[in-house]
Amino acid sequence: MCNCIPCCCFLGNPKCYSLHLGILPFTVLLLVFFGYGFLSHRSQELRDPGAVTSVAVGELDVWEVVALSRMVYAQPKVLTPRYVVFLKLFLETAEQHFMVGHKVIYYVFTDRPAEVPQVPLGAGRKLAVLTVRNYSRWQDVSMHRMEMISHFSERRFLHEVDYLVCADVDMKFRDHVGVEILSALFGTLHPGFYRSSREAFTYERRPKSRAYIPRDEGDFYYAGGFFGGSVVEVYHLTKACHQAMVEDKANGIEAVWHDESYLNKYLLYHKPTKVLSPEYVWDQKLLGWPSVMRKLRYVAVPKNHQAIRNR
Ligand SMILES: CC(=O)N[C@H]1[C@@H](OP(=O)(O)OP(=O)(O)OC[C@H]2O[C@@H](n3ccc(=O)[nH]c3=O)[C@H](O)[C@@H]2O)O[C@H](CO)[C@H](O)[C@@H]1O
Ligand SMILES: [Mn+2]
Repeated sequence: MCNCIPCCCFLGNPKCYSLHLGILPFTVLLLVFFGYGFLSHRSQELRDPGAVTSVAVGELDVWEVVALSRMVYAQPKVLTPRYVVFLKLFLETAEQHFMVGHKVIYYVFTDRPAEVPQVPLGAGRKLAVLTVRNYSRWQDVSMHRMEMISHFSERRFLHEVDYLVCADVDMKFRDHVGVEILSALFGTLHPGFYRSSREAFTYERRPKSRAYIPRDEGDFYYAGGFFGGSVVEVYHLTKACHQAMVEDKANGIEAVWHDESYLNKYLLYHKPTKVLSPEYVWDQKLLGWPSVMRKLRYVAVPKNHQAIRNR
């Protein structure tokens, strides 16, 4: 599998107004819903690897759905989703809504640099393509974003920008996302769980995993697809998450929601200084537009799995 493009937005602080956005190899998954309705859908969209396009999920409880999801994952991956197709819209809409008026660098992580589209950028904004290796499993692509971000933070981002905003690439901006999100360390409420009790959060529940969170702990369920903060804070976060993944792998376990599970574990014990509402990670196709949401700012782009895979 190749052709990944998770995005990270790396943003400069209000002082120097430089902002950056990067994209990792492969994207992160992002789906959001309520109760098991959300999970059911999530299991369908799940990891579009391969030939599976939909799975009928009836009246199952959360854990049954998770189990089903794993069965879906286990099916042969015949085709390869090519997340680079999401990049153009991501960049175009970021130019319209993301940190407008500020300096921004879009860091795009990809194994296919030649396919990065030419998108006109405003004054003070630029794109940097960072070529990275690919992984055959989509889960590895998503998870290794943590490693890539920590790696480049240490060698490059720390010297170039003040803030990093890390984002999935299969999304678009549809309303204002500006400096109001900036803080030393911020996370975003996952749209599928912002009204759920902590017991219902899909944290990793197996004690053997480094992402384990007991049922009587937890503040929020954070989305894997939009987090950030100062470069040094994001460096610590991504490095810790990557190390936890490496340890889990050595112990033969992988957290249930991959990088998102490790992110949630980290943010439980390293409290974010700002928590964004689900306006900053939404999926209108799945969740509609509840009146409590004033604006939908950063939203999922419906995936045509078949088209992506056959490209
Ligand atoms: C919005 C949101 O909270 N999304 C999270 C959710 O994923 P999603 O279901 O949104 O997963 P996804 O398919 O978007 O994959 C995650 C990201 O990895 C990259 N990618 C992935 C596969 C691939 O073949 N090529 C590629 O480039 C790409 O940037 C993509 O956006 O759960 C994932 C872990 O399970 C990650 O935590 C995602 O951040
Ligand atoms: Mn996604």
